[in-house]
Amino acid sequence: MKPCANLTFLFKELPFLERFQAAADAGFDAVEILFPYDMPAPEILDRLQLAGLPLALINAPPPNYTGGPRGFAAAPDLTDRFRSDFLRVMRYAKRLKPQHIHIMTGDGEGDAARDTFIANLKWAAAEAPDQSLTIEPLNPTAMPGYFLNDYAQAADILDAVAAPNVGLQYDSFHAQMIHGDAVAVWHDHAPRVRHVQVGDAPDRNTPGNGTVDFPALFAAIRDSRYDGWISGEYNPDKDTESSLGWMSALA
Ligand SMILES: O=C(O)C(=O)[C@@H](O)CO
Ligand SMILES: [Mg+2]
Repeated sequence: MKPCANLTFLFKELPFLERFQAAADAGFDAVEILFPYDMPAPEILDRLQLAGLPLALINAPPPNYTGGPRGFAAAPDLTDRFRSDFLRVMRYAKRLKPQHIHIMTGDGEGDAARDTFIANLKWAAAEAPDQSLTIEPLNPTAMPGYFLNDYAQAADILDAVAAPNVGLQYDSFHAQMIHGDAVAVWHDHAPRVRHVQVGDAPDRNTPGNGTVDFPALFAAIRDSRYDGWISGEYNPDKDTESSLGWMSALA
């Protein structure tokens, strides 16, 4: 199991560009960045190369996302917007080569949103056949109104899309908040998972300081032979360094 650091959440004690080397020094083998678009791609590439780290994941809402809607992939009236933004994200991705791109749905509900999301995912999967794309249910307490908010719903959508390069992004914090048992969610959906993020519940804090059963979760992940990244995506209770005890369970 390979540890990854989400640099939007971890090492926030440091200026953004210094977080890459800090992650490498702490023993991470990759990093992910939720919204890299405020920074020139060459600067990020430089830091990745200096630290010797691959980029595991970026998000695909609009590149100019600054606290606005969290994506448009399920917005029936904004298909053109989603598609032009996706092409801009892919131009960025060409430089940074993220292993996965997380496609965010934005707010919505009902059949029209579902149909739009499926059509947009099929389009994106065909447009970028060599790029792994992920979808991630976000819990309604943290993200009220967000369309994709349940793992069974995500499984249904992945079945309908049926594209080899579209899979599930599992997040222990959201899984626990949505379904009450992050380990059971893992057992139900493990074969679909392409990328894992860990944080505890209910406060998205340091793994081990909340209600998620991490020993059971890491054992289940190990048993399932998942060979992707396990990314720390949480707010450390104190400083980042003292929050990294969970990494030893991956060795
Ligand atoms: O909120 C999460 O959990 C994520 O993984 C993000 O990608 C959403 O911004
Ligand atoms: Mg997440």
